[in-house]
Amino acid sequence: MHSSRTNWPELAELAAKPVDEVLQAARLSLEGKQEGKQEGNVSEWRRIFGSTAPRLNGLELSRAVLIGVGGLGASPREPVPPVPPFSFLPTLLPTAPFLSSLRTSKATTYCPETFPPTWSETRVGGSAPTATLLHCPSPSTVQPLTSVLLKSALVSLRLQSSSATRPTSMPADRHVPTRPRGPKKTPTAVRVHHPGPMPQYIFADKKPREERQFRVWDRQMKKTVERLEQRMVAHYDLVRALEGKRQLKPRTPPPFLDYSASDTPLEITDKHGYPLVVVLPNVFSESSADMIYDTLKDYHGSAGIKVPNGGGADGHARGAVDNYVSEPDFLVGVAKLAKIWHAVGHTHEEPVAATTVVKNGTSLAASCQLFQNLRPLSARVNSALKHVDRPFYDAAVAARAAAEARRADVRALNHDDNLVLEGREIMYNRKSTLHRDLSDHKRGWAALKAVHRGADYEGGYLRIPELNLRVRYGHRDLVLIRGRLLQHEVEPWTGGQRIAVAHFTHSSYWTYLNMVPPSPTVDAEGEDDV
Ligand SMILES: O=C(O)CCC(=O)C(=O)O
Ligand SMILES: [Fe+2]
Repeated sequence: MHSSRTNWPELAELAAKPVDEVLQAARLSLEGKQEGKQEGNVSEWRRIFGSTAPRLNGLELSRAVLIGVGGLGASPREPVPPVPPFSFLPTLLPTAPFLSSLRTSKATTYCPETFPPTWSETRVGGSAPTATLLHCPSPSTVQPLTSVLLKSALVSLRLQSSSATRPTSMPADRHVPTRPRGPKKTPTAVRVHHPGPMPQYIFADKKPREERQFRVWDRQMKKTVERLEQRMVAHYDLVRALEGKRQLKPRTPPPFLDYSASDTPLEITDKHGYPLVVVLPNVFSESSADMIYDTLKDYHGSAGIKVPNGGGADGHARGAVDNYVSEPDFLVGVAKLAKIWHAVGHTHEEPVAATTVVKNGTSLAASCQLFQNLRPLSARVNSALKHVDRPFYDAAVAARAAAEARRADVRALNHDDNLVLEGREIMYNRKSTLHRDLSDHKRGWAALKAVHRGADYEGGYLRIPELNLRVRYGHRDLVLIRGRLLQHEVEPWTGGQRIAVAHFTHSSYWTYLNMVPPSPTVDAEGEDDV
């Protein structure tokens, strides 16, 4: 009966469905409601719940999962609503008595605005959770919410009948009549959906396909690198820079090199021909870059990425420019994902995985999944380093092996992470003002990738004032830069969110391993490599 107006599927039906289908049903239901009144939702919920709760009779619940879609009182101007998602439970209690056994104090997580969402999971019921509320704020198709707390729909109540092996922590409802006695039935297992913290990687368990794909990309990268056109910046001397000497003032003002509109792969060199910046345009397909964007976005919610308070200890490098473009719904924050990381000022201590990775179990799970999901990006970064600077690449591979030989945690974290460098940092809508990457090794490279979505996106070029240079740095591009030596900044952008990933290698990593990357100026005199 309850389904007559909303086309709401039967509870049992829902419980057996994969969550994506449940969501689809929810969306349809939501869209239906859009046309009508919004305030009707609470009574709608009551109605749905009132009619489904009796069906729980006879089931001893060991775990119930409530899935809620939609508003938690969020207005688009407050990207993270501070509203405990369980506030609506009292509304439901009269119709669903068993819910009263849930404690509703713990409501900690939140997921971003995507729809279908990355679920965040909030547990109630103390250490032995009796229920899980999966929630996400209103999808963009749903009108901005103002005050109605419970805006859309409870979409499913997923049940797991208790089994002998798993005692219930939920008291059985006294008012519930026992199951009618009849011929013995084999109990059917009801699947409970445990939301993964991150969606699975496309090539997971498809190693041969992945290898083939990566080989293709590597060949393409090699070709792109072979096509690099050199542009010399006659006043810049890498030898002096590596020696820590100041650059000499150019006699005449250097020309402005604006390659922001150029499709040509470029190698910007110093006066001797040593590469300083390498611009690799269009090395990602649109869809490949989209996937990177999506997984980074998912990660933000799954790992609970936040703006670091106070800019972090590494106040001179990436953490220093923590200034964000904050528009409604824009993600903000920085994720530090180094597997070997010395906090600034602690270079004599044993390094550990960076805070974002090991903050808690959830962030560890999300980070490991991200390492796997980013394999296509890391494969391109590896290829770019390999073909642009083979000695450095080889040293990075050797360093990775040395770090693994020394540390079991590095072996574990590297298991699904193919990046040859030890770290990356992800910046969500962060303005990058003029800086050098002060923790990075001066002989190394930073591999910069920015992704964004939407046709209106404009700007976000990379600017290197010392070279009077401006290059493209967009969705399909990859840029290598000697970020420790050259100051750089990202120009303002408009038209959507921008997520950047800086792949780096810190000097403390090499010190820890007793290794040094090869000098970029050792093979002087224009020796042709490969
Ligand atoms: O925001 C960006 O894309 C620049 C990143 C960068 O330069 C850095 O993280 O060091
Ligand atoms: Fe940088």
